[in-house]
Amino acid sequence: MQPATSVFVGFLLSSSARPFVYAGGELVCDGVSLQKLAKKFGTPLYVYSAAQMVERAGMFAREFADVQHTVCYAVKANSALGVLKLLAAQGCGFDIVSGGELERVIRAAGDKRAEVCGRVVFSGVGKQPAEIDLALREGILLFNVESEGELELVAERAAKLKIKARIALRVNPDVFAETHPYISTGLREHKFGIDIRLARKVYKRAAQLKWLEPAGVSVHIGSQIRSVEPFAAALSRVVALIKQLRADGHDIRYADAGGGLGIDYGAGNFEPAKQVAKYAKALKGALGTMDLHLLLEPGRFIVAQAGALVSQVLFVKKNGTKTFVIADAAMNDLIRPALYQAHHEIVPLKQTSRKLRKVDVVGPVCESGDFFARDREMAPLKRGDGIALLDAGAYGLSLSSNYNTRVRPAEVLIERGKARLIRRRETVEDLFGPEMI
Ligand SMILES: Cc1ncc(COP(=O)(O)O)c(C=O)c1O
Ligand SMILES: N[C@@H](CCCC[NH3+])C(=O)O
Repeated sequence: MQPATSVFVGFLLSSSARPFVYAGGELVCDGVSLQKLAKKFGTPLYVYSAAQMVERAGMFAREFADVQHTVCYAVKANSALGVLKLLAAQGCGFDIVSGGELERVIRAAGDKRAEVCGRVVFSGVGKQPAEIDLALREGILLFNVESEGELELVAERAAKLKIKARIALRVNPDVFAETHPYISTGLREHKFGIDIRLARKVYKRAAQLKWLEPAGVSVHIGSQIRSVEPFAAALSRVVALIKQLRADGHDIRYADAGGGLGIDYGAGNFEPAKQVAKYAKALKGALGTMDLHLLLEPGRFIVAQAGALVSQVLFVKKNGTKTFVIADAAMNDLIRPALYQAHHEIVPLKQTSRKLRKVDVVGPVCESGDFFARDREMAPLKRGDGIALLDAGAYGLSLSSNYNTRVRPAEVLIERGKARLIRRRETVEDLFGPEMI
């Protein structure tokens, strides 16, 4: 068996996809020791590389530079204000799915509120009047309308406020894309979007509603999709529909291709820049010569690999033939393994050359589903050792909970070699805030 050192170093350094590498035997993020951060801020702790997020957003900007486009980062992937602020400064717009997410964008935008909100698209199947009103008042770019009922509601709110609503219908293209069934959205059996075969009829209705301005068509087929062909297939259907809609007299200027581009959570040699180049080529092929403003809604691809969840080993115990490493992080902090059986690489904060052993890495929550890894070969760990769960920058804290009345971790952003606390650890007092006896 290869010594652990070369396994870990080999894997971390062979992949240019992660900002976490060993230097002088310690795991660092952009030059900052994770062990030191763990000491200073406590664990569990989310650590993000600002440089990598900026680099990833830049890949989209570069590859789509020859077409009119806006990158509307999907806020749900990582909604930390510090992250939104960083991406707003890169010129990103935002894809939101709730009034709460819009409030976050507003806070992050500061004095650029009008400009940034003008780059917001609002997706989601269950928009409510107050959320629609807020979005209308902030002058967002597009409502991605997901049902006929919602179309009528947006028209009603727009008429009431006397603010015109630019809309796109989110169509369901009935395109299959290989991913976990919970995060696949582009088939007719899913709750998302309006059947593409009914779209012309719904646009006709939209055009009759005085306070609506049908301006785009949107699509989103799912998340963590590794091959680019399904994105091209879906966008081709959207483009074909736009041709028909234009012939019907609608002034459609925006094609929203959604998000969903996947990353490699494994130890493979993943080249993100090449992947975005492939994706751009496929989407531009589908657009053809159409004069359209392309909207993109990447979430995970921009933030996932920039983040790690740092944790500390509380105990190592044996039950029968199994060895359990009990970490201080749990499924409430990072639910992806429990919810989607998702794989996250786990590495020690201190490099070691000790022999690998098979263990389960679990958290303290009272559910057998509270695991991060099962039967994983890892260098031996003991109480007090630090570990990092990699690729945790997307759908980590944003999908966390207070289950078992556990407080959520702090978040730290590394910028130009300096660590900045962008969210403090919750206290139990924070959790009692809304509760009444
Ligand atoms: C409408 C919409 N846009 C964008 C995204 C972002 O997806 P991802 O993080 O996979 O890029 C999602 C989530 O799947 C979504 O539902
Ligand atoms: N939460 C999912 C992605 C969901 C995308 C939501 N539109 C994940 O962690 O992979």
